[in-house]
Amino acid sequence: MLGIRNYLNGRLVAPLAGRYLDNIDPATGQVYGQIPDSDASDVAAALAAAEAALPAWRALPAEERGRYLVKIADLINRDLERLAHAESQDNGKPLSLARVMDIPRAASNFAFFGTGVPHFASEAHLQEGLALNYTVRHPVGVVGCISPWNLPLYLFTWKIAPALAVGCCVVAKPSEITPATAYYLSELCIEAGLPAGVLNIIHGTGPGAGQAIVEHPGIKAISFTGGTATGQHLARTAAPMFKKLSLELGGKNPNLVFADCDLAAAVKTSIRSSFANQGQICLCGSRIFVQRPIYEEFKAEFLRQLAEQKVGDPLAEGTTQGALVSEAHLNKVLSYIRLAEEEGGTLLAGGERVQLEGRCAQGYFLQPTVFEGLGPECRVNQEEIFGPVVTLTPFDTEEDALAWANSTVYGLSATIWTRDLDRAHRVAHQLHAGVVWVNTWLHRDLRTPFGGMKSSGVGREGGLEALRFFTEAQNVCVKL
Ligand SMILES: NC(=O)C1=CN([C@@H]2O[C@H](COP(=O)(O)OP(=O)(O)OC[C@H]3O[C@@H](n4cnc5c(N)ncnc54)[C@H](O)[C@@H]3O)[C@@H](O)[C@H]2O)C=CC1
Ligand SMILES: O=C(O)/C=C/C=C(\O)C(=O)O
Repeated sequence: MLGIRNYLNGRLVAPLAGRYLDNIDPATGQVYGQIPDSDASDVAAALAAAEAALPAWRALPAEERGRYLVKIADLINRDLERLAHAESQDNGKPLSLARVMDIPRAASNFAFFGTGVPHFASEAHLQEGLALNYTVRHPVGVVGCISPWNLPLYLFTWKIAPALAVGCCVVAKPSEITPATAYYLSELCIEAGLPAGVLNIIHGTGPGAGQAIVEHPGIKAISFTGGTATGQHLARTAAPMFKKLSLELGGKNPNLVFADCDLAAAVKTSIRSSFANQGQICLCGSRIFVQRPIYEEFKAEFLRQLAEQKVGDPLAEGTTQGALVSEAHLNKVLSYIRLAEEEGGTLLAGGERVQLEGRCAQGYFLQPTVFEGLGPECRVNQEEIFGPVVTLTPFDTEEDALAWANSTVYGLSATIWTRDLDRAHRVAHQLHAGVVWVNTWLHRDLRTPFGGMKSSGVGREGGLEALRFFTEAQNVCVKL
């Protein structure tokens, strides 16, 4: 049994109240570990440790803080295989995906901000003969980082790394559904010699440990990724305390396929953007709009390639679709499949839970699912399902495609498939989406601003945006 402990003031410790939660392997449905069910007392202890560590950490030269981060990145890379295995077991994702995506990206997050922070320069504004203004960016203090279960170490480190880089100390909480790699990260931070209290990782539920982080007046900023409803709740709690908030929330992303596109590339990537990580990435393109002249051809090839997807044991070679993260989530996704049928959709593929044999007989597996015949306004095309379920819809004009693409409350990402560069720019600029990909998907450059419009979030992460978020800008005006 994996016995997870909190990382508090540089040590691995039991939760103060001694309460634990079960950790379940979604591929087997079996409990395989225990995680601390921490509460406000653990958060208060973490806050005290972080506040004590803050003066020395923020006083270090950026290069020195960066060296700690690069060391942690090296250790993640060293342990790639162990971490990938842990991520796959905790989340249900294919081991092959965790190996090439989750864990390498977690290492890149630390390396990127560790090597980047020395280049984070202040601005100066000279008013000739009158005054020199310069900007100092102070770390905001102790911050909270709260992350979800879909890309556990990838998103946890995406928040922690920039916060540490600029000199903040951190109280962080990974999802209680996928805590394992965050626990291994605490071991690596100890091995890297990260000073005690600089990073504290408190495990527990959202309403328990998570809420305590958000409510604590000592936490000056919160970076959160998760569901939109949770984000709204966080904002309501934190706003009266004027905390800085960065919220990366849900998506219902359109995938616009124009008739002049490279069809082979569009289909191949659309399979990935629909079903990667069992569709449990906020950037997945769950609404596929295809221009009518190529609709039937796209559909036939999409369904042919879909049939090659292999739902199976996440640890097995050749598996492309692992388990959904939990039984509750599987049931939520299944309820949307039933809803799609009630709303009059035609099931083109999938739609059923998959019963595997052997060690995965009790796992939470689902066939990748495709519907057509659902209007853009129906609930299945409006609400975030966050699973391997997509709809196909034909369109005639660019105007229709844009109107339907923009018709949800979300505005996270969008993908455009076209060979017409004018159209690509024109459509991209009219999409209500924080990230637009043209002829590609999930192509990431960590320097770019990342985040959503409308109900998909507040603020941007990535590059300088993240470094700015975790700092307080101060203007100093010197009379000349
Ligand atoms: N946009 C995204 O990346 C994600 C979206 N979701 C969506 O949200 C739905 C619900 O999934 P959940 O696992 O329940 O996500 P969630 O939004 O509840 O969980 C995300 C994180 O927030 C924490 N949390 C929950 N309540 C909190 C509170 N009151 N205060 C502080 N922290 C809190 C959780 O413990 C977890 O660490 C999913 O079905 C999916 O549609 C879920 C995960 C990621
Ligand atoms: O930063 C990225 O590359 C991906 C981010 C993905 C999410 O925020 C998500 O799926 O929740």
